[in-house]
Amino acid sequence: MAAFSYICDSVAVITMSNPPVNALSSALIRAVQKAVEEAIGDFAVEAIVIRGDKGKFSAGADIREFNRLERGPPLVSLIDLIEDSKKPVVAAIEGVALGGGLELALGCHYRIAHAQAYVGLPEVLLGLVPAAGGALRLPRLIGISATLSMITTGKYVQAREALKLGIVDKVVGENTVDEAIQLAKKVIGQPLGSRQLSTLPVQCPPNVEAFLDEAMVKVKKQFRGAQSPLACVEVLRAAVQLPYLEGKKKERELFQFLYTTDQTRAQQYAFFAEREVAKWTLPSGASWKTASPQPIRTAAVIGLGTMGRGIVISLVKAKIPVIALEQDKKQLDIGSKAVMSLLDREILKMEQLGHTEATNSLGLVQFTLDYGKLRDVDIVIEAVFENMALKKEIFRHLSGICKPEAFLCTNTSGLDIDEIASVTDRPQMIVGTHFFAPAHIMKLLEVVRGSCTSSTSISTAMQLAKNLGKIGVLVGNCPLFVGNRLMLPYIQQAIFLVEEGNKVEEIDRALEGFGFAMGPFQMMDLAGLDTLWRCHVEHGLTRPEQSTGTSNHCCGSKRYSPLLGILSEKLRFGQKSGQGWYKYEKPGGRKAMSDPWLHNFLSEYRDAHNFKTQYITQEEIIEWCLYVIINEGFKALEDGIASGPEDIDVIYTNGYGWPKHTGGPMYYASLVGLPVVLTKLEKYYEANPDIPDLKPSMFLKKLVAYGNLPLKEWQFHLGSQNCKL
Ligand SMILES: CC/C=C\CC(=O)SCCNC(=O)CCNC(=O)[C@H](O)C(C)(C)COP(=O)(O)OP(=O)(O)OC[C@H]1O[C@@H](n2cnc3c(N)ncnc32)[C@H](O)[C@@H]1OP(=O)(O)O
Repeated sequence: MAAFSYICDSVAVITMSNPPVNALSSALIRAVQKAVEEAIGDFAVEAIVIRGDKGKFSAGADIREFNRLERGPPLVSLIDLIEDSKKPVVAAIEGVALGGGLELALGCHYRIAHAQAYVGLPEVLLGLVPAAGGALRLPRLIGISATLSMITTGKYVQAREALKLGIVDKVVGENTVDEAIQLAKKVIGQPLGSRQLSTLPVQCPPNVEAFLDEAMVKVKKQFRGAQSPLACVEVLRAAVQLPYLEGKKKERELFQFLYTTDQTRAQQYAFFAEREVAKWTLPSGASWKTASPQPIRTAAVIGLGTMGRGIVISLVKAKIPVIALEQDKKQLDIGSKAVMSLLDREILKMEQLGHTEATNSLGLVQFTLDYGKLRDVDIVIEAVFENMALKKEIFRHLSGICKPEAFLCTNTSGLDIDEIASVTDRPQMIVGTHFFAPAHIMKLLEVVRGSCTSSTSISTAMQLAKNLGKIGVLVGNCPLFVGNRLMLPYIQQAIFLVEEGNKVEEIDRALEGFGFAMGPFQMMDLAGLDTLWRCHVEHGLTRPEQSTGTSNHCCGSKRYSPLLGILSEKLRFGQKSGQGWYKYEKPGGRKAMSDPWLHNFLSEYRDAHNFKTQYITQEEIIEWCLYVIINEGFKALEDGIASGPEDIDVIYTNGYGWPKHTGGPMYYASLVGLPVVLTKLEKYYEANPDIPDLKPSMFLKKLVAYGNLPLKEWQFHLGSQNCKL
């Protein structure tokens, strides 16, 4: 780890080096500070360039140091030293300048970026605010509005957009450091006043206070329950209202407050969990190191429904040519039109970000009815609707057509991979690739391993996830896999609560208050009640003959609700039909409105079936609905279907809208305390022995018997004997 320098024509070049991303650890900050002081004091030096080693400027503060007690020299004083330098300092930004990395670059007098580089202040994604002057200098450079959008979302901005916004002075296609040296030489001796951002006035829109008030309301709604986006608005208010030095104090105060919260710890956990799950290992020891992913140069997608369309766009965005296949001309026409319109929108977005080559994507997709065209593709992703017989017919067919090296993937949301593999000539090359809708936007990909799936197939699917910009999480093959397996008890529990007299709107409000983007009933309306019902039928989770609602609400000894089926039969499919658990302004409408018809219907339904009314509080709604997810999570760990709690958390925070500021269901359980979760489940199960989802998992009981163990230690007690990956 070093910040070393060389002098090139009176310009000192300081290189920050801390592999792999030049995170600003205490040691690196100290080293850069020393190098800058030396350069400032050296008569032979007239200007300074700061760059990062190995093509990356810096990914910001070293997050691994956040939880350590010893704290190094503050980044703030290094940045102030740079800004106060009488010799011009130029940042040569390659790769990334994020968080403290961008703040350091903002302390420099000039910034040059490579075209492929991106910059951002993602502290909010770690539950923090920028606290090394970033939230004070950036609005002085690009204005309050653009800064607000960057710091409340933590979004990364590509170099060309950064140039448009005014964050960087120049974008170059190559030789970034040489260009920075040339610029540094050119500006030697020029006044630096206008380049010292902390001395400039903040660029405000008219009526800035009202603008910030409105921003606060919007942010509260958008990031339900998360503290750091609100603190970002507060820090901007300080930038507007206070002189720079006082603003700095406020920035520090807000940072220090957030630094001690559970939310920041949860978000840091989520950050590392996402990286951990990407390093998959099989019980055999196979991993990236031993199983090389095979190149995917061409792909095919079968089925152009909602999922298929999104998968095609994902592949095209990753520059992989795709053949999209449908079963008949009518479906092909509908599907191809939908894909092209989605693609047009994506291209427009990319062009706005300066990607002039984006239109070339149009040539990457080809539509066909002819299976013969799939002969030479490297991978096929089947995305037809959830029906085992249909999927088996397709895979049997593919087996006879595709080249022997082709991987055959199914986008099932929970059907048996082994059964699908059994009809093919290559069970070792069959993988479950469970995308989440909309597939070109959602980050999660569940990669499902069947009992015959080879490590090379896993490695290839996990690499594909990376290439598509997604997080691949490896899971075992069981009904509904991990994500939907945990979702099912959640949905059922929410419906049971409605049967007991609680309002759909109240349940949604409670879970949105917890931080979900939408509650379970709005989520069901979005997914389609008919789709969910079909999925229940396909997985043998229903008693269709009793879906008219005349049953006694039991399936064997288990409680069972026919409501999903009844509403589907009444053509209340959700958003798409304009009515479901809510009503909408029109079919396809998105604004959910309370529906008096539903309230009357439910009241008659409760009377007809003698449901006892049991109103519960918002806190209890959260417990009833979330503890069944957590309990099922422990059961999935016990069954060896998920490798560890991190995998479940990454699936939930990236695929199911679980709020990242609580870390995910398993992390949240550890935060609440396992003994508390167990006691509540025992109490609820005792009162409802016909709901087996409430019966505490053996693994949860085992962990509680050892005391309130931190999540990192759970794995040790799980052992590896059960692992089904
Ligand atoms: C006063 C406080 C001042 C400032 C506050 C801050 O700066 S907070 C930090 C803000 N920065 C970030 O949030 C950046 C987070 N990192 C990323 O977005 C990505 O890692 C990045 C840099 C875009 C690289 O992505 P890539 O997909 O190429 O690699 P990967 O994410 O797998 O990361 C590689 C390894 O680097 C580790 N790492 C990344 N960033 C940091 C960091 N800031 N501190 C410490 N370590 C970091 C990451 O964990 C990976 O490690 P590995 O052991 O290989 O899993």
